[in-house]
Amino acid sequence: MSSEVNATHITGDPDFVRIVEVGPRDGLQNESKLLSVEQKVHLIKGLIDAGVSYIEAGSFVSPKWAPQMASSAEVIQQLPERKDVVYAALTPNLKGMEAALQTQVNEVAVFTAASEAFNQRNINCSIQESIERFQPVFALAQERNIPVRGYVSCVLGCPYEGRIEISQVLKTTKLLLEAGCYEVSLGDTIGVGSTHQVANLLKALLSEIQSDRLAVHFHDTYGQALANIDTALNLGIRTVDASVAGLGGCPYAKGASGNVATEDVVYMLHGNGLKTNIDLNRLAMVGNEISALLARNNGSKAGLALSQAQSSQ
Ligand SMILES: CC(C)(COP(=O)([O-])OP(=O)([O-])OC[C@H]1O[C@@H](n2cnc3c(N)ncnc32)[C@H](O)[C@@H]1OP(=O)([O-])[O-])[C@@H](O)C(=O)NCCC(=O)NCCSC(=O)C[C@@](C)(O)CC(=O)[O-]
Repeated sequence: MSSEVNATHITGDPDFVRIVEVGPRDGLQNESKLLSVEQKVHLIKGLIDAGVSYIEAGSFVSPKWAPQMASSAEVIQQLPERKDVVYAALTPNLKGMEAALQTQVNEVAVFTAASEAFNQRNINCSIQESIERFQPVFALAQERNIPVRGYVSCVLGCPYEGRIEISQVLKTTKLLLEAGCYEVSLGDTIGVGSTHQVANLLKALLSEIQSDRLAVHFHDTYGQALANIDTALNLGIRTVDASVAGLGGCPYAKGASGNVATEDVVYMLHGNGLKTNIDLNRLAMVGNEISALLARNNGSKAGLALSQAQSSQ
């Protein structure tokens, strides 16, 4: 199986950071208020207008397991056709992949965990079984020339097993890359990691895996996400997952709060001289709007500060 790196995210510019916007998927999947197809499409169009070019737009999982994602096919079909934007979706098995291929998704993602207990609760199978389930997904993806991204959850701790060995993260990440993922996103699903742990994990992984094949996916449960991202950037990682307004959490990880807010990440990156092609003011407006729609607090400090600054002008 081919494991070529997806050329779409290689810019060759070490100052460019690729943002994978997971708000419409990871963000919304945990919201109890169901949004309509139109509302989701509006959210995604707003993100595109703000310059976001990689959007995880939905998830082809069982609607019993993630009801908010049940409308993913309709949502993705109603998105504007854009050659400059990647629409991605989660596909946990062949059924999900077949459904995704009926839409205009141009990337898919498979997901497993470094924790057996979490994997059982999240996708109802062991880590090894999950890799086997992904085989037909990889086969179809290769046939259709669709890049496959991979996720490993619980890389810095598990809500059921506690501490997770680095060797387990390395093993699972390598399994995904060898199976056909062009990149693996390392998920601190419950946001428990801190900078030294992130550095230790990444140094171990980077001794065997190239930095352009890894991404980071931090939840901000303990307020560590930005510091952890900075640590990852300093070690050469250039793909960061984030969610507008800090939406999110995982329904199968009790207590997991939202993902790190995209606005906060972009503020930090631009402040540090790194580039994203994202218009922060426009992104902050999207964050405010979706927070109001969901009647939740905006989880982005940068988003709140920008809107306060604008309203006091
Ligand atoms: C994987 C399964 C389906 C296995 O679930 P299962 O029960 O083992 O599967 P099954 O094959 O026995 O099928 C059971 C039922 O689901 C249906 N089914 C089966 N597959 C599909 C599909 N693709 N799409 C739609 N329906 C499907 C299937 O047709 C059947 O329907 P029934 O006969 O009962 O009516 C289930 O466990 C599931 O959907 N889990 C998804 C849970 C989820 O969405 N979790 C959140 C995403 S992961 C995450 O957030 C973490 C991440 C990625 O962000 C990174 C991080 O933060 O760490």
